[in-house]
Amino acid sequence: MKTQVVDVKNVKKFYGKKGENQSIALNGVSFSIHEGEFVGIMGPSGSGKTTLLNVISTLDHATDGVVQIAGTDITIMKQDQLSDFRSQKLGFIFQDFNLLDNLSIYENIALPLSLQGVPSREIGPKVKKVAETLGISAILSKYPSEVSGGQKQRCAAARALVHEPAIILGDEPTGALDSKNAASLLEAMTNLNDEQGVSIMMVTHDPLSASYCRRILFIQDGELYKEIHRTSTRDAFYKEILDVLAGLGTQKA
Ligand SMILES: Nc1ncnc2c1ncn2[C@@H]1O[C@H](COP(=O)(O)OP(=O)(O)OP(=O)(O)O)[C@@H](O)[C@H]1O
Repeated sequence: MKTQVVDVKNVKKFYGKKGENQSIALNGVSFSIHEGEFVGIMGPSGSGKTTLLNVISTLDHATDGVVQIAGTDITIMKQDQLSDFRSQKLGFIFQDFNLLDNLSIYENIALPLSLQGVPSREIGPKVKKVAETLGISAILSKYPSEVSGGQKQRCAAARALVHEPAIILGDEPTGALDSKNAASLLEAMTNLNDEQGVSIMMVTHDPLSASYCRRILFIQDGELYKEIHRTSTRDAFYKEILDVLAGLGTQKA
C-alpha cells in the first residue's frame, strides 16, 4: 500500500465569531494524497481553495478536524514545531516566485538547506542536481533580475525541491507566466512527478494547468464537490475539467 503524504479528515475552518458574520471557509473536507501523486485543487472564487492550502501548509489553523502530513498530525503542533516542520517537510511554489533579489539563483535554491544548517560541502551537489533536473544549470550565478519569469519559476521549483520535502505545494504556480513558460514549468513538474515520484498538490484556476495533474479535487462552498482522475490523454482531461467547471457555474476561480 502506498504511503499517504497528506490526510485531511473532516476539516473545518470558520472565520469570525459565531453569530457575528461568521464565514465558513471549509465545511468538513476529507481526502488523502498518496506518495507520488500530482493533485490539483480547483473551484470558484471564495470556495475555500486558499484556506485549504494554508491549513495544509501549516500557515493557518483548522477550526476542527485533523490534518496529517507524512504521518504527523499538524493540528496539534505548537508554533515553533510547525515552523521546523514546514521548513523540513514542505516545499512551496507561489505565483510571484518569492525569490530574494540580492541572492544569486544558486543561493536562492540553497536557502532551505542553509537555513537548516546543512554544511556547504553537502549543499553544492544537491543544488546542482535539482538545477540540472529543472534545466537551469547555466544560470546559477545570475541574479533573479537577470533571468526570465519562466527561469525564475523553475528556480522557485528547484528551491521547493532541494531539501526533499514530503510534498510540494503550489499556489497558482503558473499565474504570472506566459503560456510558453507555464507549459515548460508544468512539464518540469510532470517530470519530477513521473521520474522522481515527487508528490505535488497545486491550487489553480487555470484548466490547462490543471490538465497536467493526475487527479483534481473540486471545491465549492467549502465542501468537496467532485473528484476526477486522468485516465487518458491530457487533452481529454482538459475537456473533462471544462465540463466540471461549467457544472460549477463558472470557469473562473
Ligand atoms: N481572513 C479571513 N477572514 C474572514 N473571511 C475569510 C478570510 N479568508 C477567507 N475568508 C472567506 O473564506 C471563504 C474562502 O476563501 P478562500 O480565500 O479560501 O477562497 P478561494 O477559493 O481561495 O478564493 P479565490 O479563488 O478567490 O482566491 C470566502 O468566503 C472568504 O471570504
